[in-house]
Amino acid sequence: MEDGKYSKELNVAVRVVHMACSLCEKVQKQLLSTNSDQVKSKDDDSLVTVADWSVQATVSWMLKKAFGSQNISIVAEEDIQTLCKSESQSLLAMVVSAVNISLAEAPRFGLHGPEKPLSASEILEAISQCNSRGGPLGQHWVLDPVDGTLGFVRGDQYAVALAMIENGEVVMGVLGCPNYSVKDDGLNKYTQENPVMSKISSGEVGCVMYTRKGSGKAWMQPLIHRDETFEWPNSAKLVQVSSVDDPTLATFCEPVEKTNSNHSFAAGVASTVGLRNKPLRVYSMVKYAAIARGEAEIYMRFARAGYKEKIWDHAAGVLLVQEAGGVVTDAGGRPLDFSRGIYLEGLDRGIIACSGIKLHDKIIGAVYASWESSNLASSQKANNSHLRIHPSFTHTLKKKEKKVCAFQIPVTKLSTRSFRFSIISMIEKPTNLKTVITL
Ligand SMILES: Nc1ncnc2c1ncn2[C@@H]1O[C@H](COP(=O)(O)OS(=O)(=O)O)[C@@H](OP(=O)(O)O)[C@H]1O
Ligand SMILES: [Mg+2]
Repeated sequence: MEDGKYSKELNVAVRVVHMACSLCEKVQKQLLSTNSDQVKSKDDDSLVTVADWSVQATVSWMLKKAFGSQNISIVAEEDIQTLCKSESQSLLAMVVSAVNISLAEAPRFGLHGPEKPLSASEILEAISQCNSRGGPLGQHWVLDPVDGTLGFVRGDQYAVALAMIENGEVVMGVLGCPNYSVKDDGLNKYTQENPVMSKISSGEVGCVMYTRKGSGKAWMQPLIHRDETFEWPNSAKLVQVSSVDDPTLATFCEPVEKTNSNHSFAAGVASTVGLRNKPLRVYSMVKYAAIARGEAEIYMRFARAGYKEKIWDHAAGVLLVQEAGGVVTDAGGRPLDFSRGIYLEGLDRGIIACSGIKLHDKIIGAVYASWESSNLASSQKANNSHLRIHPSFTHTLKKKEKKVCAFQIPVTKLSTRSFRFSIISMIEKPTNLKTVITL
């Protein structure tokens, strides 16, 4: 894994994510034991903690140290707005302390930290330097310092996610999962009765997973603890997606919060496909990790209408699943587009990650079959006035009639309701080609 393109970047990124996980573990422990003032609401009411800013500052500083501050572009979730408010002085002091403790540990991870502790303004600068907007050209690091902040503050699953996008494609992904044990069945705390993972007992070792595009390999290392020193390859093991393709045996994951994904729509899709197991509700990108490690087969995510998924919430996890043998697309069956700035622009309805193509086809088919009758469809129509055509139908069109390659028909072009329904039924039974063409 160390040979070839991006080998230095990957090596540094893995070590930096290990450092960040160590930082997070300390902050989470403190947070849970003292209930201190380490959590804040951002202006959009989402949560942010000392760990989010501290990890962002640490990763930013370490990447700039390793690769030079001139040509490095980092897209990351946090800014310094809340941290700079006059009432945030004690918060800033906590961040400064956490960052300097973490940077002082760099040699334990085989990296070089600063010669002396960083000042508050240097730390604020490191955070705010991660203000790139990404885009279709060049290399961009993409960081979610603490993904699943809710899981983090609840003592549950969370992830540190670092990826690299080059010319619009994710080429490298590193995912630290401090509460996801390297042991097989690392999510075994879940039960059918209690789908949300209970607090992880101390002493369990989390993992860092990593991959490089085109390698066909995804790796997992245990976190190191206390005074241990990180030695590459740090007991790295290959991981692979599950070989289960029978829906009755498959397990699907989804976000814990209904506000982040429509549970009832996913339940409808699950039932159409014949999934029997209850959903595994897991905070953060650990859901992608579970698919890549073969501990679940399907991840479905259907955000509410109008919500735009951010690249840092998916880049590292998507590549891990793909390189471990799985398939990830939007709910229309198309690849996710990481080339258009901080959002996954053009995302069709949701995100589907599967261990294999058979399950993926079934899920996508069930999404199409269930969509028009769901609440999600009516609420999203206001935002996206396009009828969608099932990919297999598009394929049929292309094969039988080379001149026709329409993927979507604008609703505005359809004069009556009956027209709409006639197209939908064609989508499900793509046999009568002529009728569609003459529409
Ligand atoms: N409305 C809405 N819909 C969909 N997604 C949203 C929404 N609001 C926020 N977010 C983003 O979701 C990230 C957390 O996703 P999870 O899969 O961890 O969700 S959950 O906590 O398990 O419910 C979360 O990431 P973090 O902020 O890093 O925790 C957000 O980026
Ligand atoms: Mg996130």
